[in-house]
Amino acid sequence: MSSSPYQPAATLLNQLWEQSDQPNKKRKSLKSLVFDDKTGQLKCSKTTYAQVCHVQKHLPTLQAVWQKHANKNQGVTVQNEGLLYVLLYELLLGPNQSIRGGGKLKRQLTQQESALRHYLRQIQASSPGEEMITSTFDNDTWPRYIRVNTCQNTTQQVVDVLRSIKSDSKFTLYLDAHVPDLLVVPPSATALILSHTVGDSDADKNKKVTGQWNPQTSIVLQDKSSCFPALCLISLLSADQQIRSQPWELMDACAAPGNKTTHLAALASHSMAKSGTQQKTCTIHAFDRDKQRHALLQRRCDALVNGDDRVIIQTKQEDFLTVDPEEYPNVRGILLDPTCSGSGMRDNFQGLKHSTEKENDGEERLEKLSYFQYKALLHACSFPQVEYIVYSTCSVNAEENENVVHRVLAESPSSWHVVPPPALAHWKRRGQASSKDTVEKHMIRVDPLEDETNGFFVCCLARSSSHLASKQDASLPRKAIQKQAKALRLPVYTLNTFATMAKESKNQNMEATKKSETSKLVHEETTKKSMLSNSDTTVHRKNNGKRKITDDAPSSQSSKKLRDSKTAGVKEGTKDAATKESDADDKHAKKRAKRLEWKQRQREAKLKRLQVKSKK
Ligand SMILES: C[S@@+](CC[C@H](N)C(=O)[O-])C[C@H]1O[C@@H](n2cnc3c(N)ncnc32)[C@H](O)[C@@H]1O
Repeated sequence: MSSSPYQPAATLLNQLWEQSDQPNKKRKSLKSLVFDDKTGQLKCSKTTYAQVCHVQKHLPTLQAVWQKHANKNQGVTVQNEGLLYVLLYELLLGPNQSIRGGGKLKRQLTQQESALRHYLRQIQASSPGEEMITSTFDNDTWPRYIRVNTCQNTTQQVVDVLRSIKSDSKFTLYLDAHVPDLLVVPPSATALILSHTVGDSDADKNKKVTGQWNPQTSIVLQDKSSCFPALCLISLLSADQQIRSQPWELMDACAAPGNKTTHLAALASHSMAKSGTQQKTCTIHAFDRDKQRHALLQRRCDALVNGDDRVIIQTKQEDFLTVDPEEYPNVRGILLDPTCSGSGMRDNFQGLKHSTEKENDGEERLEKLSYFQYKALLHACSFPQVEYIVYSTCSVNAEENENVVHRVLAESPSSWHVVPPPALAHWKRRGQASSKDTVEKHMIRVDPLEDETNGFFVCCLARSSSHLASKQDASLPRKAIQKQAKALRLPVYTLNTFATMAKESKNQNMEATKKSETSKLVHEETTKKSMLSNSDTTVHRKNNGKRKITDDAPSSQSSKKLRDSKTAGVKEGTKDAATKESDADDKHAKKRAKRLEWKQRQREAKLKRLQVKSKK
């Protein structure tokens, strides 16, 4: 067993990767490997977790570097792949660009450091203007979204904590342009935030940070589009004058693991608080038919919402299709986020785009899924007092989205309508339709390639559309976000900010590398030039003031020897430089060698001419 300080991270990575060799086993995510299921606490050290996250993030680049190295060094094998990539990361990309501790692998890598760095530069230069190769498409520059759990703390308190982490590690913090209380950070910041405890950062030590910060309950790492359904449902209920003033009873039909249930709770609680009525509460019935997922839902609701007495969540392990609507006569709003193909999720989306096999395989599954979705939506429409239903999927297939809604509208006994969600009046991308003036203009679509969040679909249905203005004012939700941003002193995130920042910093790095390489070259040449001219010829100024040039190696034989050795020296020197750069075919080094040889010949020719002249 290796005693490397990087071994815990290596073991975790090996565990994670070994799962791909066991396709029949249920795969565990990194989070489920490092966080305790029950307590939600980190099972390894923060440093180990951060190391694993960094390696995962840069894995494709590190793999490309190692591949190049392996191609040059046939037969090089490494047993402990996890350790290899942790050490490679630390050496080439880590904050100190060095490996701590000892060990055989460390020695091997540090001996090859210049060659490995050369491969890294080649890989980075092969995609100018683009981020380094990343594990998913543009994954490296996609923003990460942090939803403040307003049941436990205010957004200001969380922003204060994140600011204190930020002042140590210099990442930028934004407010999302569409979802209130949703913060946006660069991808590199999430591991840092999740592992932060108050008192960790220098800023914490100097300034008292308010609030009960606990990364497991103060925030939820929830993708932006997945925040849309709860936001839409609450905005519809709040905009309805009849419902607004009453206690709310809501339902989350397919709730586990509970991201949308807990978001619904946070928004409902906020709305209750705003209404000013002390007695007003919100009850949420949350169902999931899967036993394990239901247990997780229960745990998360306990951890995230308990303590907020404006909301009560009642979870049940039950099949929503068998829930009797008559048993829930007071439910006014339903959030339905059923199982779907997940084709909008960034990884799946990329996979589907490149695999016709998967598409064919998926046809039958898609049919089954859309039938279940249709059944579930139709069932939701049958609850007697329900006024609003928000239907959502993280799929980009019309079969699971617009088509399901149309099928239900055609068969639903009451007069259900598609209505626009007030909270997303400023969201541009709408449902897919053949003509502009159809109900699809009220449906929300999210494009995973364009919107920097997972592909998604949301459709809001209302039993009666009479009290809803068909044309909504997009400036209202926009103004609300601007107001919150101003109060928190945060900029509002605009699309592609991180991608642009990454491009700029990469271009700057490339520029700096180019400059330093050019100055290194100039320095090498100047040194060689002066060495050569010092040993070849000496220029004397005699007392009589006449300029006389003498050869310090007069015999033609020894002169030839010297010349040979000098040429060899030049070649040797050039070869040294090339080895320094790498063992690879370094074009620049070859050019430089040729140039130096040519200069050497010119110098010798000149010397001969001068000797002849001086003899005369
Ligand atoms: C897309 S996930 C829901 C994600 C959840 N809304 C969230 O934001 O965390 C779909 C869930 O529906 C559950 N489910 C599937 N069929 C169901 C049914 N007939 N009744 C209740 N739950 C069901 C699955 O177990 C799964 O947990």
